[in-house]
Amino acid sequence: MVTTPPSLSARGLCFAYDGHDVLHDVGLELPPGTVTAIAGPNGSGKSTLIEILAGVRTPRAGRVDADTPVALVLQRPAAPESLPVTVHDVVAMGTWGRSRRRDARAAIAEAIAAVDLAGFERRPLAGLSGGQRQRAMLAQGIVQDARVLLLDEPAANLDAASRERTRQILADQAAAGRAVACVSHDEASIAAADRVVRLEAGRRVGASTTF
Ligand SMILES: Nc1ncnc2c1ncn2[C@@H]1O[C@H](COP(=O)(O)OP(=O)(O)OP(=O)(O)O)[C@@H](O)[C@H]1O
Repeated sequence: MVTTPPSLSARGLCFAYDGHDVLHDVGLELPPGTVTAIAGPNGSGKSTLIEILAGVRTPRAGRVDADTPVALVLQRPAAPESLPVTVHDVVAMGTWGRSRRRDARAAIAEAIAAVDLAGFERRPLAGLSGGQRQRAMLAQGIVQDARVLLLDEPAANLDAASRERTRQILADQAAAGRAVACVSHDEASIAAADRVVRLEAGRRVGASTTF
């Protein structure tokens, strides 16, 4: 049997804020074509773990290996609220650095369509619903040339239909061959995932604590 190598693997991750340990020897693998839910109680270290996997934070010990660039879906655009940043603007940011503008244009349109925001391109983010805003940020991740997609799902403010739509979009991204990992707070999202990484007090718990 041929086993596909993971798109990203992490081993022995430890992290501390101000000398206070919050992650202890955490390992995981994100295989291509799968959605992994990162689950656990408040404060168990889910966001910190995602940020380490994305390269935003450096672990005190351990390592992350990825065979591809990694896209981190932010919850808000990194721009002042006072600027009228549009759906097109935030998605286009995900193509910065690409040399071929025509490819970038097509990719932007495709990513916007993938999150059901075709027709909303010129809308400022401030004029969208919470669910639409989250999907615009998701499109910024989708448009990136990255085979790993990481998300820190907002805890509360989305209704069940919006969360369900996000789950479908993530499943579509996995079906297209990406490795997706999403911090998930609700049982429906956790149940729908292909794999679950569960944290408690900064440690992996459950059947397998490595993969
Ligand atoms: N910037 C920070 N400075 C100091 N401590 C922090 C910081 N961010 C998080 N922590 C602490 O690290 C621990 C893990 O936090 P983290 O946000 O990773 O957990 P989480 O599982 O994502 O929580 P939640 O579900 O509430 O979002 C918590 O004890 C938290 O208080």
